[in-house]
Parts: sequence; C-alpha cells; structure tokens
Amino acid sequence: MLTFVGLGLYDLDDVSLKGMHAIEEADHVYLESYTSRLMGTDLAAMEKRYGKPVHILKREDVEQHPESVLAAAKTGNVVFLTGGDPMVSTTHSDIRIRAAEQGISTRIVHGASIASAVCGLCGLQNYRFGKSCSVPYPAKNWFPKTPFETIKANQKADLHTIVFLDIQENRYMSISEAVEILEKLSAEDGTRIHLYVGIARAGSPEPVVIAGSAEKMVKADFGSPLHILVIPAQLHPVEEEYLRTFADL
Ligand SMILES: C[S@@+](CC[C@H](N)C(=O)[O-])C[C@H]1O[C@@H](n2cnc3c(N)ncnc32)[C@H](O)[C@@H]1O
Repeated sequence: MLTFVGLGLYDLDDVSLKGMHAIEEADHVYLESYTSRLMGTDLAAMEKRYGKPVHILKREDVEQHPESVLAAAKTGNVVFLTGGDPMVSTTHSDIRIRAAEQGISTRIVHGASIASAVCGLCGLQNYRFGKSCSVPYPAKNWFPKTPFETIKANQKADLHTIVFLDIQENRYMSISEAVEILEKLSAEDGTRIHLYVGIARAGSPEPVVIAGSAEKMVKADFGSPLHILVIPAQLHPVEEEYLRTFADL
C-alpha cells in the first residue's frame, strides 16, 4: 500500500490525525522536500515525533527512479510525505499511476494547501483564480518568460494568478527577488503589474500578508521563507475591503 500524506503548511502539528495514523502504521516513511518545505520543523524533529526513520527523496528519486519506493509498497505499508497537499502543484499523480499499473493499492490523506491558504489570507475568491505559474531563479543564458505570459493571459481574462517561488537545495526565492524578476519582464513587454500581494509563512503563528506596488513589495520586510505572490485581477469590492483590512492595501 502506498499512502500519500499531505503534511500541511508549516510545522509538525499541521498533519491531520488520519495522516498521523498512516505514519504510525507505516513500515517505511519517505519525504519529498523539493516541491515544498515545512519551515517550522526539520528532519530530526520529524523522526523523533514519528518514532521512525524518514528517508528523503530527491526529484530524480520520484520522477525518474521511483522503483525503490514502489518495491517497498508492494510488500509493506509505505507513506509518502509532501508539504501542503500531495497532489496540488506537484507531479505526484505520475507515481500514483505507476503504482496502480503495478497493482499496488494507493490512497491520499489530504493536507492543507498553500493554494487554499492564499484565499483565506488575502481574501481573493478561489473561483476567480486562473492558471498558476512559478518563478525560477534565472540561470546563465536562461531567463524564462513563461510566468509573465501566464500572468498576462490571466489579467486579460480578469483572473487572479498564484505565483509559486523557487525552492532550491538551500535557498528560497523571496518576494522581493520574484518582484524584481517580474518587473524586468513586464518592462521588456512594455506593460505594468499594478498590484501585488505577498504572503510569507502561511500556516505559521505569524504569517505576513502585504498588498501594494512593486516598490512597496521590494521594501517590505516579509521575514523568513516560504514566500508566495498573488497578482490580483480587478478587485471585487469585498476583495478590496479584505485587502485593506488584512493586507495594508
Ligand atoms: C510548488 S508549490 C507546492 C504546493 C504544495 N503541494 C501545497 O499544496 O501547498 C510550493 C510553493 O508554494 C509556496 N508555499 C508553499 N507553502 C507555503 C507557505 N507555508 N507559505 C508561503 N508560501 C508557501 C512557495 O512559493 C513554494 O515554493
């Protein structure tokens, strides 16, 4: 049996009771920590809480060589942990399909996701979101324009955009870094992003939510990661009031 367990947004207390029971019953526990991270805890604390080893999976272990996880799930109970919800803005549907093809039973224990947390934190209505996008750290000779194209298409359709920020081995893109990249792309395009909403540490005791111009975003102190951005469409009056009340608009 392969059980996907969503760990929620911030620390060890965010997993559901159902998820915790699955972990307790597991013969093997794997954690993928490349799509999201629980910044309010670490591996040692997880192993202590769960009372068993937690094996870290890299992207290639999941997307190219999931054989060892699948082999373990053929004969025992395997739990596959992911920050947030395991199936939101990840590629884990692929490993679930591979498991099904090999006759391995699977199930999902859902977790609170950043995709729904943004709606509560900034008051933008979930049915008004278009396609989301990600801003990666630019590399030598590589400065992807796709995130800006997605934002532009959503703005044209009067839809909000969630912008996920890059997570690498030991660095996390900040809101100011992402805004600088998006401003460069919009300047090249000759257009403007008038309003940003930055959110830091959703699910923690002190999330920060600030709405405003690029200049305001770059100067604001959002504190430690994880960070995420939302580019709102035209605001509904209630959305605007919410941002004025809770996001310093
Ligand atoms: C690719 S998405 C994966 C979403 C995850 N599966 C979920 O359901 O929450 C990860 C990105 O979302 C954002 N993110 C995730 N958790 C966050 C949090 N607690 N606070 C702020 N941003 C967060 C970061 O930009 C991070 O790089």
